[in-house]
Amino acid sequence: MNYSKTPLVVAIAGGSGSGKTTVANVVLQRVGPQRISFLPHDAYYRELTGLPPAQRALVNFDHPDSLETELLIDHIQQLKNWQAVDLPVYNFTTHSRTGETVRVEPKRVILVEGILIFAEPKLRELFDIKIFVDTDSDIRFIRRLQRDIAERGRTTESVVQQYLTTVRPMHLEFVEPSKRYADVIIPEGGLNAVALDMVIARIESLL
Ligand SMILES: Nc1ncnc2c1ncn2[C@@H]1O[C@H](COP(=O)(O)OP(=O)(O)O)[C@@H](O)[C@H]1O
Ligand SMILES: Nc1ccn([C@@H]2O[C@H](COP(=O)(O)O)[C@@H](O)[C@H]2O)c(=O)n1
Repeated sequence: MNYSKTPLVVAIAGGSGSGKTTVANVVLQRVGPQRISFLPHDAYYRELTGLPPAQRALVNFDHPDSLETELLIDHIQQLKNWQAVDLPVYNFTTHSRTGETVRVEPKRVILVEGILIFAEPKLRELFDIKIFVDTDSDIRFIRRLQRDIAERGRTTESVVQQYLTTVRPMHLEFVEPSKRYADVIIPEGGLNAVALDMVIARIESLL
């Protein structure tokens, strides 16, 4: 490892269900997981220890205050200084951290992903390459409905209710306006071979 160079920070933002994780996985596979420290912003959702389980589901998880972004900023700075960090493990079914952590070792590339990562100036200024995955809201909603029922322990009613009360309004207030900060906007996310080739080529040229 060449410790004299500062790691490159690549950030992938976009609405819920836009394909951010899919794009992140393509970058991981093509650049190589051995060269990437991956930090999903989702892992930094705050603990809701004071709230009974039924009320946790009603929290606005799409507002910037719901995430411990200051910890993510600390972790990016530690990785940039070639120090390992302990990533919290989050459980979307119980809306809480499991208490476990996963050790993330410093690598040449730090890959950060999340809906709100371009909405916070202090976070934004740490990024060298900013990618926004842009997908129509009807497609994103259908994907989210399927995923949240299959993987996050939700019902159709709860997904629809959450989408109308918090996901959609916060997307319009915070996520969509943050698109202006992107260096690259990728329509159709993980299946956009041309855009992904260009992003990978740029990362390789900077490494
Ligand atoms: N371009 C695409 N075409 C079809 N399905 C896709 C595409 N990109 C992502 N998906 C699917 O949509 C769902 C949400 O994608 P994901 O990458 O997890 O989105 P995000 O991380 O932005 O919430 C997943 O089931 C994924 O397989
Ligand atoms: N306890 C939680 C925490 C977050 N969410 C939702 O996750 C979405 C972000 O994740 P994506 O993978 O879809 O980008 C966000 O829109 C939150 O509403 C949740 O439902 N429950």
